[in-house]
Amino acid sequence: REKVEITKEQRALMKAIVDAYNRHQIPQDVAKKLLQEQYSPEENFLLLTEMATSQVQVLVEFTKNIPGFVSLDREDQIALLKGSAVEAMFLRSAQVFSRKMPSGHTDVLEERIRKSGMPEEFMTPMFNFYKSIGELHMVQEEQAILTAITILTPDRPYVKDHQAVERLQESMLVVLRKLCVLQHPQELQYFARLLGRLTELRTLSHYHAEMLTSWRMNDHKFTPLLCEIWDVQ
Ligand SMILES: CC(C)NC(=O)n1c(-c2ccccc2)cc2c1CN(S(=O)(=O)c1cccs1)CC2
Repeated sequence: REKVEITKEQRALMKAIVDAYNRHQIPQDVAKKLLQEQYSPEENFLLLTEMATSQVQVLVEFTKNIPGFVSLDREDQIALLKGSAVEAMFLRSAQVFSRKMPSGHTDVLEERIRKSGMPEEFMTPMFNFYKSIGELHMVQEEQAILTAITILTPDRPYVKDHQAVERLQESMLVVLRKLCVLQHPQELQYFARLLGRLTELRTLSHYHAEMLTSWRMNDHKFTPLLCEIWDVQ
């Protein structure tokens, strides 16, 4: 098989992204709240709203530290953030959900999410996605770079300079592919499986758009930041 070597520049790119990813974590206290005493569906919903809002703030900070991002056209930066926010939220959720937690915590977490007023038909695809991400046992470098690749998707609505975004995404795809070969030498198609999850993410974000309309029906309130990034209300 080919001898895979990560160049100095690629290592620097990877380090910048992983450092940014680790620096911007969701406050643990918020995640812990979901595991504490019994909650009502309304309170579960509020907690998810709080977690999702905090994750959007974290996402913006992480994105600003992706090498090359702030040199993109200002409006394209906004278009990329808005276009990837839901996918990044689902990816982050899957990573949080599949994190090693004390026994029983994952079940409590699942219980709380299931009892948060979300329409039943979206639960299955969402939890299937969490489990399919968990089965990959991604190392944090892979998680960070996969999140950056999701954000730097050239074909989001309203992106003008496709080429510039494609160039940035391309350099991350090359690093991710090498990382996968080095981290999972036994699994030939590991890189392909990772990218396959990005396709699943797009499907989930369509579900999410529908979820939003049904939530609004039963008068669920979101924060101004979520409304802005999701283009609702
Ligand atoms: C880690 C954060 C980003 N995850 C999160 O907020 N979750 C989680 C989740 C998954 C695993 C562990 C911990 C939490 C499940 C769901 C959400 C948010 N969404 S939402 O943004 O549509 C929403 C917001 C308000 C009402 S509904 C609904 C589904």
